[in-house]
Amino acid sequence: MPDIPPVPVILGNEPGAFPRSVLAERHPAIIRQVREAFPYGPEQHRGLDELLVSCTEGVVEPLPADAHDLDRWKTWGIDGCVGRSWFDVPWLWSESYFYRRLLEAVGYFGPGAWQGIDPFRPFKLAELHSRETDEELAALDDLADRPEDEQATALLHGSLWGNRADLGFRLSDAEAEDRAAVPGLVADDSGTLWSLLTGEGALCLIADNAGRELIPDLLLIAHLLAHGRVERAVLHVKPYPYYVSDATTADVVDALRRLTDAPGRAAEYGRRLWAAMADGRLTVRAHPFSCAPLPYADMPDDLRTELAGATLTVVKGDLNYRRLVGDRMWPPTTPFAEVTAHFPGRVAALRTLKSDVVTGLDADTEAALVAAEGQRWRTGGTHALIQVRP
Ligand SMILES: O=P(O)(O)OC[C@H]1O[C@](O)(CO)[C@@H](O)[C@@H]1O
Repeated sequence: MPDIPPVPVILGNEPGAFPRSVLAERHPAIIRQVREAFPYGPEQHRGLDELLVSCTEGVVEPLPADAHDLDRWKTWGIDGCVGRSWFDVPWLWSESYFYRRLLEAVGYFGPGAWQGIDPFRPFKLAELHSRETDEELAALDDLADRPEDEQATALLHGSLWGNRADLGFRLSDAEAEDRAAVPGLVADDSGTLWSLLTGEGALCLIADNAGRELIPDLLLIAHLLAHGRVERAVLHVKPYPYYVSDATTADVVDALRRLTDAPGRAAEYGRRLWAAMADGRLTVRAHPFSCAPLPYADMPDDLRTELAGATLTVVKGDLNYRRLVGDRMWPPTTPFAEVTAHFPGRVAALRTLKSDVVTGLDADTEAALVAAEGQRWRTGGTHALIQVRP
């Protein structure tokens, strides 16, 4: 990125800033919620106690010497972080490591009876089976009679706004979804996005949250396949539970079952997706780098080659956006095309704004947002963007 002046990476130590509140308040709240959601034994409670002290008052501890992923975390910079306060290392790194340690504390990586038990599953299932999901699925019945381009736009917006309130966000800000606000797109390159989906090749969708975000992501994929806007789709999910509600393969299965069991048109979408998985038009990938504490600029060669071959990669959500453009306090008018120049191939971001990082706004839009809301528009989840680098 030769033309862009360097901007420092966001740390978690600035008093009063949003990242600090995530480390100091949201992470302890997540530990509490997980502890209450399962009948864990003394070992898991001890692990959670230790993590709580470490992540709020202590320093980043090393992984156990026999950790299955020790080498990977060495590549991901653990040696430079051990012994430092969680607040003083890059925020992206400390958040990611928090989830790695939380899973360790509850025995997710085993061996033992709690191996593979997703500590966030009760929250994900509650959302998947909520009245709101019923309502969203019922709306598909009305959509069926609309022209194809209207259906496509509605499903794109469903996928975009499905990112509005992930479970981690709601655990610490319960009213977030209902708060009166001015929902609005602060950047909209959807025309360019549609122009790139001409029917050839594969769409990669790097998923974000399960439940009420993954369902509309899947509906969008079903629509694009059924209407010949892409030949194939690859859905990238997380290899293990992450950021509370991030989608794993198990969540894809739950979402597909939710669709096929639903009344009306929703079941039809579910059956089509099921068939697309069976014949290979829809594949699910769980690459280790999806849970890396690093920006996409540092992606490994195998993933780079894979994404380079896609017609378009759609990157969903706030965290993926931070990883795409770099977790830095960019001036909001920094060109999106420049900060994503490292990405192997065409890329689109669909994201609601839930952290300070933003690029690609025009100066008038930024000025209007600041005049109306100060800096709240950056983190409130009430604004969204569709940005494309063709
Ligand atoms: O589910 P999303 O859209 O990736 O959002 C997760 C978000 O959680 C936070 O990390 C805070 O925990 C946000 O800043 C962030 O990026």
